[in-house]
Amino acid sequence: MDNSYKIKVQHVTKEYDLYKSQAEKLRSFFSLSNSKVPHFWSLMGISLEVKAGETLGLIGVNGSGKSTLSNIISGIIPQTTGTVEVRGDTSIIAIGAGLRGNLTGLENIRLKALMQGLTNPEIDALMDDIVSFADIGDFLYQPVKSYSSGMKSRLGFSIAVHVNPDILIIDEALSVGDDTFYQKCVDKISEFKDEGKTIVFVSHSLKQIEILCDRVAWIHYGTLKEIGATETVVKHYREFTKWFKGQSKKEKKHFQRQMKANQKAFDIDAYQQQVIEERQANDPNDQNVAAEVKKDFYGSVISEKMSWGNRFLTIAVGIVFVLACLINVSGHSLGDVLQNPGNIVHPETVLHDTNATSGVK
Ligand SMILES: Nc1ncnc2c1ncn2[C@@H]1O[C@H](COP(=O)(O)OP(=O)(O)OP(=O)(O)O)[C@@H](O)[C@H]1O
Repeated sequence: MDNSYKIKVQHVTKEYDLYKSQAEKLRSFFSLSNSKVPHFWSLMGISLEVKAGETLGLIGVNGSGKSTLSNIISGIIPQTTGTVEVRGDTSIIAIGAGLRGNLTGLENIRLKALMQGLTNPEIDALMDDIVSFADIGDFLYQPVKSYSSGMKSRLGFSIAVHVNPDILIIDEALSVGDDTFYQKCVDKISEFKDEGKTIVFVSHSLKQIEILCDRVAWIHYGTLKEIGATETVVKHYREFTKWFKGQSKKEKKHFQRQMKANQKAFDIDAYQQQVIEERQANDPNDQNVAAEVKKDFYGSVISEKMSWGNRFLTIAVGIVFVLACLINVSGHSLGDVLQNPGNIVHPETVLHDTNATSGVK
């Protein structure tokens, strides 16, 4: 087994249905076709590896798919196709993930640490360090929903680095703090690096990327544009942003519209076919390529969309439930309703024997 990587992402895509409203989502559930709902492919086939002990930076313009990818790696959201392999006895902590708004900072520390597998005595031993690193004062006793984004980031970062994960996913956590906190975080990340931990670091700050990352992946409107040495990829990305800034307002808009249009028009079947052809070209003797690629695409994915069978079953159960309620309310027996379905909307009339109730003979 190849032990050189800690994270391996293969053919990962992410599709979103762009419903205009909840009502449209509901309508599409009951309709036989959802082809009218526009789709958007946030990721269009990403394959990359993060080696054990390396810090991989993710860069790219706004909306390019960095957070989508880091959330998929963290297991926060599922991919639409592809495999995500996280190697070994590994725990991942994503800074922004898992803070519950209704719980206080203190409660969140305990919850996140418990979820990370720590025992209560272990958490008690760490509590002072986590609290002192986060440095958010009395806000610790307030619900997290009252925190500023900087405070959330401080708390999330502090918990993440103290529960000792093998892999740390840091998504834009350093962009919201002040300089002192930023330096504390950089020192902590450097400590992690020295301990040989694996880090995925998402940032718009090329300076931070240059300081912290061994390699960089440039995500560009849902595709992996380039991956390699930090210096090289950052240089190319700087050239791109310089070129983009040099465009007129109209040209910029046109470029962005074109990129988004590509993401809407992405054809997953064509992409799958392309992967099959590439593999066949590499290994012409392999007769099972199509089945292998299908397994790689869909084998480890739980579909977020309901199959027609399940949809039919859900609707049928719903109808049976409503009928059962109506029969119950109508007072008729099931046999009566089956013989005369109209009874269901005509409640049974109960005739009272007035003589019996009044006791008159
Ligand atoms: N739940 C969702 N429904 C529909 N589209 C979504 C959803 N989440 C993300 N997207 C879209 O996916 C694309 C990628 O978003 P993502 O947040 O991953 O980008 P990013 O590179 O992290 O951006 P930024 O640098 O601004 O944080 C964007 O176009 C975004 O609008």
